[in-house]
Amino acid sequence: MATKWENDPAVNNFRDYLRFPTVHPNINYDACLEFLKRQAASLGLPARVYEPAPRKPVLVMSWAGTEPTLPSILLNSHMDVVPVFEKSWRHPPFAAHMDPDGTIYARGAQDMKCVGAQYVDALRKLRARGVTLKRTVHVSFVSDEEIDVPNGMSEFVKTQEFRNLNVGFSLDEGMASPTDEYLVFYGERSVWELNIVCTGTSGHGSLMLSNTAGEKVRYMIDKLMDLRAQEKKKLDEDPRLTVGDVTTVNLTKLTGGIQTNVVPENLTASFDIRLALSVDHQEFENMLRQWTIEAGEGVTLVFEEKDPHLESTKLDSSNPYWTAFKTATDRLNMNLKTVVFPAATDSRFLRQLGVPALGFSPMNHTEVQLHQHNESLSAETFLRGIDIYVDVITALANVA
Ligand SMILES: N[C@@H](Cc1ccccc1)C(=O)O
Ligand SMILES: CCCCCC(=O)O
Ligand SMILES: [Zn+2]
Ligand SMILES: [Zn+2]
Repeated sequence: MATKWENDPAVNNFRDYLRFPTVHPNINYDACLEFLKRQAASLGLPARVYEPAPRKPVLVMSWAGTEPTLPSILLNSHMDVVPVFEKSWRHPPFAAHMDPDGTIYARGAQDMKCVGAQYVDALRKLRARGVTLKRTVHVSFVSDEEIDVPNGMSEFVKTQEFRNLNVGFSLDEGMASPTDEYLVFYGERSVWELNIVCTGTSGHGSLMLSNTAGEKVRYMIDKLMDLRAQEKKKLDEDPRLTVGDVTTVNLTKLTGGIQTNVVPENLTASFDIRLALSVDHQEFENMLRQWTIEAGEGVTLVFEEKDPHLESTKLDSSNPYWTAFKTATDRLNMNLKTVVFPAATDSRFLRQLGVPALGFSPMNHTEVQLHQHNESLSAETFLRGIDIYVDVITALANVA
């Protein structure tokens, strides 16, 4: 039975976008990029595809402003989505099935193909009205956000092509909210993806050898997990705190060893550490290094990612983009909740350059389902989000 959204062009664009299986691992973005080029063409906008690193494409659609020398507005989203456990889905995760009540089921429905599609159809509405905007608006679609750096954005921000965009402010993903409030992320914790490599004496598993990798990795794991317990205690004991306010440590990989009766020459424990904004990075690193000395010789820290301390985006009158954003959402009677985001998004690469960035996905009264089975979004919420972006983008692009 057709729903009232069955023939809505914006909903159909969204569902078409969801059907491209840009799912890890080993994503081929080609067909998705062709779709986005067609979207740009339908807006009458130029689209350029950059490849800041092999197989890490970035597509940028650009709408020149009337004052093109002003710093531009970047509307970013990632094209990639996390893997699925197909058997646990009530509809195929890349079919973009829509229920009679308008619920659209697909991987990426919330994280974050909705946002990329909403940007496009917000611009479509603005251009159809003959609107002109002061500042140039770039709509970027990046790759591999969901996997460890290097990813599309981390490499793109290093290029001259990115610098040529002259970005003054950026919007990227936020998260759904089950309440009436819309979440707005103004900061993120620093990502430290850490491998602790412990080397030691190798030999027969029946002996009591000294200086083994096992004793050292145990020491390091104990120290990191004791730290985790302290931070968890802080969180559990203070109801005002959210997980984004403390430092989280998770043991995520244990690797090494070749055979159960052979004492290995190395063992590695990998940790996903997210440093709270209040942490002094030098002191934290000194503490880690002190622990490696206490654990014994041959213990090294190998960072897959080690973000610097990130300046949060100012939420006061010193930031005219925030004033514009808040004025637009106030006018729409939107109830905002500003938070430090517990996870990481590509906004971190803009903030590292000193570019103010907000994480915002216009989904309230929506259960948080990112990375979960049966990820979904209602057509009504999707369409409402387009109208929110129409006002927000206008306000941002007309900041004097
Ligand atoms: N969104 C991802 C980004 C990321 C991927 C891989 C490593 C670190 C960060 C996260 O917060 O986890
Ligand atoms: C909504 C943001 C989630 C964290 C970044 C990601 O998983 O893409
Ligand atoms: Zn994600
Ligand atoms: Zn995401």
